[in-house]
Amino acid sequence: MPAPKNLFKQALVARNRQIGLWLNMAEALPAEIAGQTGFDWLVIDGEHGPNDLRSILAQLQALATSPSEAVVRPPIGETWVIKQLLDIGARTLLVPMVDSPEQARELVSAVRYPPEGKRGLGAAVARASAFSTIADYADTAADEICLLVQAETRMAIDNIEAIAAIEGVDGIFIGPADLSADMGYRGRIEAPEVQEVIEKAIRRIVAAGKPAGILTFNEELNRRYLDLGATFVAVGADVTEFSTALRSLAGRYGRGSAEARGPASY
Ligand SMILES: O=C(O)C(=O)C[C@H](O)[C@@H](O)CO
Repeated sequence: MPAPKNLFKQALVARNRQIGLWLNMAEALPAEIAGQTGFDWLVIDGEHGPNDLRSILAQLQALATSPSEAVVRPPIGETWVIKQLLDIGARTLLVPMVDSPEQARELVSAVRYPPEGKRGLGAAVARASAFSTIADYADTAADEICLLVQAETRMAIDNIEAIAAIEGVDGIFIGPADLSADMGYRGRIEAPEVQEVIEKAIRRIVAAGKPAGILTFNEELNRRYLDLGATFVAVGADVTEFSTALRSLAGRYGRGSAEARGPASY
């Protein structure tokens, strides 16, 4: 029995638009709720959410029957971190701060078993193989692993074509918050200078033959990016939606701060 098909990866290959949501509550119950709301992909955020291996495992288990693809973002693209995440059953990874083709090549190696790569072999005892129920997991896993890398510095933007050319990189995600900060526009992703770089980057990723992705909390920008050819676009986060909804409800009864603030752009 082979590793289960990654329908999200197939959708990216087909350039079918995928709408996503960030999960930063680091709890199984909100993840399970989000998994029943219709998003195509859900990011279990190990970079900016208070997650650890066990909380990520709990959310993967909570999403096991959801039609949404669970995407795990490690805090950093280190081989040992990736090995542990893949073994607990993550199969779509969004790796932050990938600036060079060399880094991308190392990440491809980290998600593949030898001789193609250097992922440590522990499939026999791993949730990823359903604890050996998937007998040929080691031989079939790589085809169903989806490696997405984040371009979120000026250096990464300069290297887009070189990163896209690395076989095994399945998509390039632009991180507007970090990119704008690196450009000197911290907290101002809507600045024309930032938007010009983002729009050109989306076009370049698409022209290089790879799916482009992004996350903003701005619906107008997200629709613009989809029109430019972005394929995997995340449109919000559980924590900001929850916070905004509670502030709005309190405000309707004269409690809390009067203005109904939306989430910050970073
Ligand atoms: O740089 C970005 O933007 C991202 O990578 C997404 C952020 O990390 C996310 O937490 C929303 O601010």
